[in-house]
Amino acid sequence: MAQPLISPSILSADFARLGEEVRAIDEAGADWVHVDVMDGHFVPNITIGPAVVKALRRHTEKPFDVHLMISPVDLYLEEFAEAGADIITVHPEAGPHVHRTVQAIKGLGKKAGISLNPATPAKMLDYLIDEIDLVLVMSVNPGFGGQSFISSQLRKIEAVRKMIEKSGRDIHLEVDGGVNAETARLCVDAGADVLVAGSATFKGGPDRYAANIAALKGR
Ligand SMILES: O=C(CO)[C@@H](O)[C@H](O)COP(=O)(O)O
Ligand SMILES: [Fe+2]
Repeated sequence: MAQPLISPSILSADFARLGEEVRAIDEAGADWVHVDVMDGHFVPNITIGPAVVKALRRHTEKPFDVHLMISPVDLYLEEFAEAGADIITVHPEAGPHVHRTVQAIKGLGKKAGISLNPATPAKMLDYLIDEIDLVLVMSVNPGFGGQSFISSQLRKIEAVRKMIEKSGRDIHLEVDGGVNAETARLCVDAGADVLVAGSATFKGGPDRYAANIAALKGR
């Protein structure tokens, strides 16, 4: 299979040693660093904010792939951009004017992503595809790491891949939730080029990170 980029979700890292964990996944071959930001309102979990993103920035030069699961979201875009986010991904359900949110991210000089919940149709992208840099297909309901992959999302990955090809634009297709070596292959076959993996990257501790990332890449 084509080799996907791997974006480990630091939600599964040891939060007491986050800087070291980010350096470890960088050295183990991670392509991006996936940062899950949750507010206890848009999703039923609370994680980290821009101060932590800023503190982690000096630990790696790999792109920070920041997944915002917060509502309202527009108020916080600038802070995440200044903290060192490279890609900022939002959920259309997080605000009334998602097109404006995408414009705001682009205006901050960052790449803009749209995340589709399991029940959100690919059609949601119709009037956004010409503006965005990334589509994130959620293969679990957002809020927690360690959930099982929802296989109906493979059809959505295929549909989004077709939309991207039709657009003629350079857009990443990322999958997030329940990705392991087995589901990774299904996602790539369906058209994904970036895989988020929390549990599957961090399982077994630092000595395993390189092998875990290699397995996700299909090596
Ligand atoms: O955005 C989310 C969950 O809302 C994810 O990024 C998870 O953190 C992925 O964790 P695993 O399913 O890979 O353990
Ligand atoms: Fe995520």
